[in-house]
Amino acid sequence: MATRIRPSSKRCAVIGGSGFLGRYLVEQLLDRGYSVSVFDIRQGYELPGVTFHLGDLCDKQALLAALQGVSLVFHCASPAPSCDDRALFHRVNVDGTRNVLQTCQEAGVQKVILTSSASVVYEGTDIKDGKEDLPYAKKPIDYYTETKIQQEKLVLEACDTQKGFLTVAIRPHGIFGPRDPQLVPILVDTAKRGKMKFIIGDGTNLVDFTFVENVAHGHILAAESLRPESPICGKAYHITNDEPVRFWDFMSQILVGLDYDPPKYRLPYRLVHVLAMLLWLLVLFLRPVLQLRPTFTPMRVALAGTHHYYSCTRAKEDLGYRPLVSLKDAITRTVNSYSHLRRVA
Ligand SMILES: NC(=O)C1=CN([C@@H]2O[C@H](COP(=O)(O)OP(=O)(O)OC[C@H]3O[C@@H](n4cnc5c(N)ncnc54)[C@H](OP(=O)(O)O)[C@@H]3O)[C@@H](O)[C@H]2O)C=CC1
Ligand SMILES: CC(C)CCC[C@@H](C)[C@H]1CC[C@H]2C3=C(CC[C@]12C)[C@@]1(C)CCC(=O)C[C@@H]1CC3
Repeated sequence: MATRIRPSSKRCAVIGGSGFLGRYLVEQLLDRGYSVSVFDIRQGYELPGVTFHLGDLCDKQALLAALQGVSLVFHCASPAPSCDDRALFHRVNVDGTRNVLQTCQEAGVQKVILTSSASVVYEGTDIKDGKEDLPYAKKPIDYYTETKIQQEKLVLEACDTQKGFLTVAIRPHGIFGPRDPQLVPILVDTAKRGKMKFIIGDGTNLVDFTFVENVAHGHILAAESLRPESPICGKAYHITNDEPVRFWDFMSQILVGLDYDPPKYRLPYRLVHVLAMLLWLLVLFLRPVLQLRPTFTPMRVALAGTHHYYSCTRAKEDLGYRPLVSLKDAITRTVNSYSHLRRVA
């Protein structure tokens, strides 16, 4: 019979710890004196004090081995939102998360912190100062969001204070910062191809973009506040920069910071959305013979042309959360870190 190592409160595991957010989480946890195991399908970096366990989170035996002696688990693994593979999203985000929960219980883990997403309530229409009690989206904008909803429900429903198995979900929005493989690289690539000339809509829609260090900080506060008697058990928390910004101002600041021209011509939101839908139908129709990846997907157009910002009052009150880095400083640090993507004259 296998012996179980007794969990220690300062020993934690980060599932998805090789990724963008995961690595910041690992770095902050080390700074706070935790010993950290990373479980991921790839090893993204090397860091003294971090043990890597490579495997798929759907694989129970691989995960069980990585969770020995661990009392606290952060689950921030997911296929990339842009991958558009329904079966993969379902396998990893839904079935895989069910496996994570069962394996954590078997391994004696006491706390699970899920990285969910504020998008679980977003249906492609305006959300202004959205609170956590908004209903889940009935028509999620993509497979990614559909499975993030199911994932969050599984994790929050698994919370059982009687059994000492405690869960909480963090819902960040629009994470950005140095080393992000998504937002800035996609933006710069779009600009290089001459496609960042247009503002979709009237340019006044407000959106949350959240600096990655603030998101990691929110996760750690949640982990440290999670106790059987605490009000946070089984709840979801928005973590944002608490400074909603005009979507197109944010994009322009990044572009100008990297010496690209900001978008200046306006296009009506409805028109662009309909065109993006038609293009998407064409992509689906041609998929058996041709793999096309349009830049302006209906999902991106909706995110670029509607308000979507969220209240983080609950996190402030229950977790004592305050953003560590202001939006202004976050943008400066991000732009400076992408000097390799700067426009060459
Ligand atoms: N980025 C954003 O703006 C937002 C992100 N989120 C959530 O934050 C979390 C982290 O996102 P982010 O850091 O941007 O994503 P990343 O893709 O950078 O990190 C996710 C990590 O998980 C790994 N992974 C994927 N599938 C598996 C699997 N089956 N088993 C083990 N590891 C796996 C990935 O490997 P590989 O790279 O090889 O796929 C990657 O290393 C996600 O849950 C995402 O849904 C929420 C709101 C906004
Ligand atoms: C081509 C341009 C119109 C837009 C380029 C920037 C976009 C790549 C990003 C703007 C908002 C971002 C965002 C996400 C991914 C990157 C953007 C679409 C998420 C979908 C990532 C996963 C989430 O959970 C929600 C995010 C919302 C905002």
